[in-house]
Amino acid sequence: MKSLREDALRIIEDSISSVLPEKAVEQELKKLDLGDKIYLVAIGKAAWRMAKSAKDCLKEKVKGGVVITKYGHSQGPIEGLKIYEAGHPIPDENTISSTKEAVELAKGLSKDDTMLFLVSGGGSALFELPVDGVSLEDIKNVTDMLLRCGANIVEINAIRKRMSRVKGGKFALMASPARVYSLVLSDVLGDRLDSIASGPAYPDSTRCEDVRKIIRKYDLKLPKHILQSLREETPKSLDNVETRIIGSVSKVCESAKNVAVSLGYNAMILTTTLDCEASEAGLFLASIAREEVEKERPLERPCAIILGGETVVHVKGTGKGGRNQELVLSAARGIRNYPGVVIASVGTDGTDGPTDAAGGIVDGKTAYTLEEAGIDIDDALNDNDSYHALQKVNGLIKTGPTGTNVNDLIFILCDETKVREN
Ligand SMILES: Nc1ncnc2c1ncn2[C@@H]1O[C@H](COP(=O)(O)OP(=O)(O)O)[C@@H](O)[C@H]1O
Ligand SMILES: O=C(O)[C@@H](CO)OP(=O)(O)O
Ligand SMILES: [Mg+2]
Repeated sequence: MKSLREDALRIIEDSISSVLPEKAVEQELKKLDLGDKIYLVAIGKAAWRMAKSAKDCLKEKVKGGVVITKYGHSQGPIEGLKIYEAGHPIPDENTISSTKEAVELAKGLSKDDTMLFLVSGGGSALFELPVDGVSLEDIKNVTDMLLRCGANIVEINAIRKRMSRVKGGKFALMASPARVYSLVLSDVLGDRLDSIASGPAYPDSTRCEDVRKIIRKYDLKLPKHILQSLREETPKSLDNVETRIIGSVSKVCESAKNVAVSLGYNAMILTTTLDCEASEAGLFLASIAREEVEKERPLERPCAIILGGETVVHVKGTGKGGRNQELVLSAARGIRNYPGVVIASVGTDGTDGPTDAAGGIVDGKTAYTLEEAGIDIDDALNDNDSYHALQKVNGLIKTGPTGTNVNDLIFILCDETKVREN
């Protein structure tokens, strides 16, 4: 064991490394016979790494392909593949132009061809061609509204699928009669295949009536022509697709547990489906940490309590931040003056909200130090300004784009410091 902070950063670094997609893609491809006329389409934040691994594995069997990832997420050319970067979480012109390339490729396939479709989270913004009557501007506006309203990703994508010509199974139909093998890195809790990147090659389980409920639940004010597009039902079965999940939040949590144990902590995974409001989750985690210090449960210290998930934020303020930063800032209130506690939360993709941080880390001193600096945590949370608050107390974690994407890793570390300081 080193300091709690050093150990926390080590756990984050090592467990994210364990979910980089290369090995998983290679292992899966070794099991499959995809023939020798393979066309590759890769979408999402992990698209580049997934495509590179597939190309290294399948070599000249890959006859062409398109890779679409977020700005800053590609790592150079891959022989025989076209590599594009585009806007995320809001799509842009490059989203549309590169998706058109993938659509052209899919439509040109015959029954002797195979499409290898590599899917990772972020695909909803990066892979998009709107249905007739809906413009890119419409998609941008609706996406922005959905991301701010506090809806979860299943709800958000139920709406996005219907405004799109490629989401909700429709891309797989374009590739028919070719076979489609889809390898999916999951960043949706419960691994819902129709929700990950809005399931371009998976039958949609959501229905138009679900969409109507979502609109009512979040009181979404949508223009008439958008409402019209949302009445169109999506494909409910596809007969040319096989799908495998090659990684998810469970793996990063298992890994974090193993690293913590190797560093000398007793460790447990509490949940892999944390999905409540970020600031509520922060308070809940702080109460667990206090129980550790005061009552030595649920584990004997030193201990690591690990959670995976994806919290949500109702963005009401004008500040800068992300769900992981908001979670830890909120937690800082509840572990004030508990010197033997650290709470950390990161997006495994390396980006938390529209910021350059992957997440945040706080300890028993954070609340006090912020007060000294004249920052009120409640005010910062109300303005969704977790980034600037954490910046003041060395509480931001920056990894840069990691090239993977399996939701968020959240954990508490407690050492054996017995008492609370006053
Ligand atoms: N100032 C803010 N504070 C907290 N969360 C924010 C803020 N601005 C945007 N967000 C949240 O960030 C989310 C997008 O962040 P991102 O980390 O890119 O998500 P994902 O990794 O799921 O793609 C939006 O859904 C929105 O709720
Ligand atoms: O693309 C998407 O629909 C989501 C879920 O897969 O990913 P992200 O939250 O990273 O945008
Ligand atoms: Mg997400």
